Amino acid sequence: MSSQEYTTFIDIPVTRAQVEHCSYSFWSSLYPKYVPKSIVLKSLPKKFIQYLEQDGIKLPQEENSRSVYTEEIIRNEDNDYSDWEDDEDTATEFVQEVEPLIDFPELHQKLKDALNELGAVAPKLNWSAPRDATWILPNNTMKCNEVNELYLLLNASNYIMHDLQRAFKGCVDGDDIKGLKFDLVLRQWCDMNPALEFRVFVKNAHIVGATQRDLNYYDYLDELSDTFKDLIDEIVHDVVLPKFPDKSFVLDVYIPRPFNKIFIVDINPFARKTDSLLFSWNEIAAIAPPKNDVEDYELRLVTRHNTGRFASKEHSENHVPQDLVEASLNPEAIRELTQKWKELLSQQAKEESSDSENET
Ligand SMILES: Nc1ncnc2c1ncn2[C@@H]1O[C@H](COP(=O)(O)OP(=O)(O)OP(=O)(O)O)[C@@H](O)[C@H]1O
Ligand SMILES: [Mg+2]
Repeated sequence: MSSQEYTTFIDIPVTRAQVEHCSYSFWSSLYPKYVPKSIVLKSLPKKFIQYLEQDGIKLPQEENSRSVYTEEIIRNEDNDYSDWEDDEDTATEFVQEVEPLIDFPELHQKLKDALNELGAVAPKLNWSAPRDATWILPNNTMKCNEVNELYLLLNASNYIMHDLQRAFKGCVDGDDIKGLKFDLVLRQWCDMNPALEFRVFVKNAHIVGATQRDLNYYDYLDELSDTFKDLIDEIVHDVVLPKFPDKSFVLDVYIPRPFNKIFIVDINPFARKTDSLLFSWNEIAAIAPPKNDVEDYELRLVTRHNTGRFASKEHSENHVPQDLVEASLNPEAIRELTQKWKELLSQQAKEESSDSENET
């Protein structure tokens, strides 16, 4: 193989300070007019962090507030698993569970007050939103209408665990998180059209590329490209760069109809751990600065021809086959599924043995 067939891996160093500048409470305070109304609960208590980290959670049973998540279940044939509970082989390990009403009652009340003030919210910690855990809520989005939904969503998310345990992973000046304070951000819910969200790569104070954030094909985006680029140029050069402490970052924006305003959704580190979506990081790192300061860059969109590449659903690692979900709710279906599984295995074994006979 000739050396030309290799692509050099370009190092993109990132510092702790750069990551810290991308925490919501830091950057949003610089651009309050460009973000949705939000409440940031700072320096979360240790017990709350433990509550988010524990396997499974106990939702608070409050006397005077009703929630579908804590209503008493009336036993009937369909939900009576009493014979499962009696299973002698089940080892029950005693773990001291954290409980909101006992361990962090003040924060619990603050969360309820915030939800009363804002209505439904989209939550996130310092850096990450629980986008991978929407399966746990009935609406299959991050929309939290009540405090129990917040608890369930945050506890089920691996992205939230990343913030709690590996926030500075990959930083050139160390990845120690000792003493790090965590914030919970509650952003007032807005129904956003995912087609109109873009990710913009800014390198050394120049836009070097922008991409659709949702990787589906939308036929109306291409002809609006220049309108989007004008708004992106304006926000990067007139709003973000004059105040942001770093010259390289990845900006997420939202441009709702009628396309005369642009909002900031997030600012992310200019680092490989930020998803480069329709670009590759090597490509972004290799883009040369503009000549004579005349900036031109590509706003990359999904075209009809490349949709297949992105056809797999985001976070699909969290999804399980429908058959399995149904089976877990119904013993008869479990029997059927096991039977089918056995049939498949024996068929596969037969095929393999006839293949090996043919080979010999
Ligand atoms: N106020 C809001 N109301 C409803 N949805 C929102 C709101 N803010 C953000 N979202 C949705 O949540 C998504 C994720 O939010 P955000 O970009 O803050 O998460 P993130 O964890 O930083 O993502 P990434 O890991 O890609 O950087 C956005 O793409 C947007 O679709
Ligand atoms: Mg982000």
